[in-house]
Amino acid sequence: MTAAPTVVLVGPMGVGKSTVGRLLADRLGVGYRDTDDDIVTAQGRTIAEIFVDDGEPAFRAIEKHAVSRALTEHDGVLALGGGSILDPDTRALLAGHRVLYLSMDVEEAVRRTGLNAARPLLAVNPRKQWRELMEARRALYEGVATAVVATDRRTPEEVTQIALDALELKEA
Ligand SMILES: Nc1ncnc2c1ncn2[C@@H]1O[C@H](COP(=O)(O)OP(=O)(O)OP(=O)(O)O)[C@@H](O)[C@H]1O
Ligand SMILES: O=C(O)C1=C[C@@H](O)[C@@H](O)[C@H](O)C1
Ligand SMILES: [Mg+2]
Repeated sequence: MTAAPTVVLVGPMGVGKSTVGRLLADRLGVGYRDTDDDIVTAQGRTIAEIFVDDGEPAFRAIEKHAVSRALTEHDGVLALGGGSILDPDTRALLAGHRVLYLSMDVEEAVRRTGLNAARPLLAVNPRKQWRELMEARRALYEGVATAVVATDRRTPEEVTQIALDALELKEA
C-alpha cells in the first residue's frame, strides 16, 4: 500500500525543517521523517562523508531515490534534503503534494548555519555561497510550494503556527 505525507517540507539548510517539522508533527499527531536521516541510516555514513568520498552527483542520485521512496512510504510530516528540489523528476513527483517552503534571507541563513563543516556546501565564504545558492534555488523552491512561510526573526513555535494556518491543517 502506498502512503502520502500530510505535508512535505522544503527549504535551504538550517531554515528549520527538522525543528519546525517535529513541532508540526506533534501538533498534527503524526510521525516525522527526514530524507537526510534516511540516507545516513541506509549508507552508514554522514552526508559530508558521502560528498567527500563519492562527490555531489553520487549524493544527488542517492537522494533522488530516498525522496521518491519516502514520498510513497510516509504518511506524516516529511522533510526533504535542502538540495533535493534540484532534480526535475523530484520536482515532478512533488506535484499533487502539500508542500511547505520555509524561507529565510541570506543574513538569517548565515546567522543560523555559520561556518559549519558538517554542511559541505558552505565550507568556504558562507555569505557568498548562500547568495549564489539561493539565487539558483529560490524559484525551484517556490515552484514546488503550495505554501511559503518566512522564518526570519520568528521562533520555531511561531513558524509552526503560521504554517498550520497557511496549510489549513487541523490539529490532532
Ligand atoms: N525559527 C527559528 N529561529 C531561530 N533559530 C532556528 C529557527 N528554526 C530553527 N532554528 C535553529 O537553526 C538551526 C537549524 O535548524 P534545523 O536543523 O531545524 O534546520 P534544517 O532545515 O532541518 O537544517 P538541515 O539542512 O541541517 O536539515 C538549529 O540550530 C535550530 O535550533
Ligand atoms: O542544500 C543542500 O544541497 C543540502 C542540504 C542538506 O539537507 C543535505 O542534504 C546536504 O548537506 C545538501
Ligand atoms: Mg534537518
